[in-house]
Amino acid sequence: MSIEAENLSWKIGRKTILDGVSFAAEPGKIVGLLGPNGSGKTSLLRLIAGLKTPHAGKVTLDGRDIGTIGRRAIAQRVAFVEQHATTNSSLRVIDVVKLGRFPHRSMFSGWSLADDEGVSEALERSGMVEKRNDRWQSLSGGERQRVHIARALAQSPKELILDEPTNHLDVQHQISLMRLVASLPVTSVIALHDLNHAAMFCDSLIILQQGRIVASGTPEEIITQELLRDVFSVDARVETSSHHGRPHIHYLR
Ligand SMILES: Nc1ncnc2c1ncn2[C@@H]1O[C@H](COP(=O)(O)OP(=O)(O)OP(=O)(O)O)[C@@H](O)[C@H]1O
Repeated sequence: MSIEAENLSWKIGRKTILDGVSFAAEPGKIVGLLGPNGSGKTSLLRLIAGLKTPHAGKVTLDGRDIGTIGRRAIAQRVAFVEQHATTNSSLRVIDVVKLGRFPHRSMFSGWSLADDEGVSEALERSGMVEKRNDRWQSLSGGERQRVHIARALAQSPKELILDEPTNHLDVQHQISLMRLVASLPVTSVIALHDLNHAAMFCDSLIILQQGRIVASGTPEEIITQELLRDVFSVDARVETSSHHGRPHIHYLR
């Protein structure tokens, strides 16, 4: 398995945020992490990115405990786009994306052709080529989000972890981001609020509620009227889309 979480528990003070969470992300697949506000999605992503240490259980990358892997070695393979990521506001777009190459460079190596290619490809894929020389502070929320995605792509990750990456994006860019992630030869774990997008693009889904996994499986197995009512407190009907063959949710008024 690319990323595996085994019986993770995590607390803040005396409050249990995650409780006995286990899942496995297969190489090259997209795992969607769903759940209501405050259910623990961001906390779980931070644990699997190695930014926090669980109080119980462990995270492994290709079978190796992430706690035994150095920060630089983690950064060479895991890219994490956080929900409220920010950066130095005077940087230009291209400089932010170049930061993604940092884990791959040593003190002695100069900027290489491979670094340039990585940055150009990341700008291209995220649709930010034309804004490459713009200042960070002049960008819209959605453009900033895309620059962070570009920076993550420039990192050439094996695992891509995204916390609500479509949040600030218009619908065109939401779909193109999900298509982009689906086209990458990487393992992705993505927290999402749009359940239809999750059903359309993810290979498997994990549903968190109050820090526990309450359902996991393929979108077809997971997205049911009962789950939408019990976990998300919405009345909805689920059909198989005749367009893409995945479950499609009709929310009721
Ligand atoms: N620094 C903190 N101190 C106390 N409680 C916290 C802290 N950070 C997070 N929590 C709590 O942990 C729980 C899980 O939060 P988390 O951000 O992981 O949820 P989430 O599913 O990502 O939510 P959202 O969908 O709103 O982004 C919430 O109840 C939150 O209040």
